[in-house]
Amino acid sequence: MADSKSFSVLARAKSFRYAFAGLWLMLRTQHNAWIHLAGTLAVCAAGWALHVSNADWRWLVVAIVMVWIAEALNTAFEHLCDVVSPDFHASVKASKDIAAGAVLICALGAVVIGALVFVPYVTD
Ligand SMILES: Nc1ncnc2c1ncn2[C@@H]1O[C@H](COP(=O)(O)OP(=O)(O)OP(=O)(O)O)[C@@H](O)[C@H]1O
Repeated sequence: MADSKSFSVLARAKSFRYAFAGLWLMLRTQHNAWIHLAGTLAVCAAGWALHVSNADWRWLVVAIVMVWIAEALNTAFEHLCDVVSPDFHASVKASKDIAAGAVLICALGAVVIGALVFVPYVTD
């Protein structure tokens, strides 16, 4: 809740704990997150094995992070939708499907970035 409480290191530490708890919940419950984790580890291993340059690592980090952000927001959105409308609702379906589409866009973009980065290292 937004208010004008004074700054507290303890409160900030709690915020981090809540954020990590959210990520841990996503990792435990979302099968898509397992795929993202496998992809993340594979990309990092390939980047390390192929001695990818710092400039190219930047692109790989952007690709990895954008997919995780999309998945996290999609998961949060799904939870919210399930509270707002546990029963079938056409708008909930549209909302969930569009949010899932956002993850797909990021994942496809990440694949393109990965190809643009890795192909020259494999072919040259
Ligand atoms: N309350 C609801 N009302 C309408 N449609 C819903 C509702 N809940 C889910 N759906 C729709 O049902 C379909 C399947 O949803 P579900 O969340 O089970 O699949 P999913 O996207 O594969 O989920 P997950 O990523 O958790 O495996 C999707 O099209 C989703 O939009």
